[in-house]
Amino acid sequence: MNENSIELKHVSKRYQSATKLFQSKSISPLVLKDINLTIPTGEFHVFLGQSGCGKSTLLNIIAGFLPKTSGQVLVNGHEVTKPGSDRGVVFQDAETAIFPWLTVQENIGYGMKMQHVSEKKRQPIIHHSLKLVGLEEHADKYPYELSGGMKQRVQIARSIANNPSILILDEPFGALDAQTRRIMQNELINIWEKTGKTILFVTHDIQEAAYLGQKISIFSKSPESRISITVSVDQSYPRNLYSNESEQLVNRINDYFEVGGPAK
Ligand SMILES: Nc1ncnc2c1ncn2[C@@H]1O[C@H](COP(=O)(O)OP(=O)(O)OP(=O)(O)O)[C@@H](O)[C@H]1O
Repeated sequence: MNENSIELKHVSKRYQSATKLFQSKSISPLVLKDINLTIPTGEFHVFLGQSGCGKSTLLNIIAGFLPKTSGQVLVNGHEVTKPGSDRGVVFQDAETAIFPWLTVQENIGYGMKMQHVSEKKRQPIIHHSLKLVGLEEHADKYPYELSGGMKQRVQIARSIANNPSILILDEPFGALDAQTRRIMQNELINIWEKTGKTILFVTHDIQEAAYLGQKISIFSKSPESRISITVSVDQSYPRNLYSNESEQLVNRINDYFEVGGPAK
């Protein structure tokens, strides 16, 4: 297996805006400009940046939902041209991502069912995924009976059930209250430690990035966003955000987050 999970080489993205389609000479600006990054297999990598800088755009390109304008995206050594079962995606809005007419376990097994995996083979995988996210007691409930955090757990379990090597999460805990958010962050760390999957996690919250990331790539402001710096975090889990080490880390991130780098 390729020891680099993801390689981004000179990746740029420009959207064609609807109004500009009719004005032949005007081109909309690049959203992402010349993104270069290598993410080894098994890394917990956080993308951090202000609203609108292009974090979701980059995740969607890696997931295969969006085409890039130029550059190369390799996943496990293969060029990305479309979505694939090697990449599981968890969206911010669980309401629209899970099916309201299916129970928790039916939602989790849905991908496998579509792949014609037999009921007998699906069951132990569903059970394992339910256990990983702590939803064993809620297998037969419908989404309307679940809290926001539980719905996000269903999304995570559904992704894991398809056994991707990469888990892509786009601000998955953004809509949760602070306490549930911390519980979910700890659970995600647990899942990552148990499964060894590569995790790509988008957030605009510096504390969340400092709590989770082994590496944190910080985007510059839009348009033409680049990755200003990738910070390595050499701290074990669970982290204490009130330690001197964490405070220094947050200050360092802040310099890049606010103004693109420390004052000269
Ligand atoms: N389909 C689209 N067509 C045109 N422009 C788009 C499209 N999707 C996103 N954009 C623009 O691309 C830029 C980056 O958007 P993106 O959603 O990737 O940012 P983000 O960093 O994920 O933001 P947020 O944190 O607010 O979700 C924004 O200026 C946005 O308006």
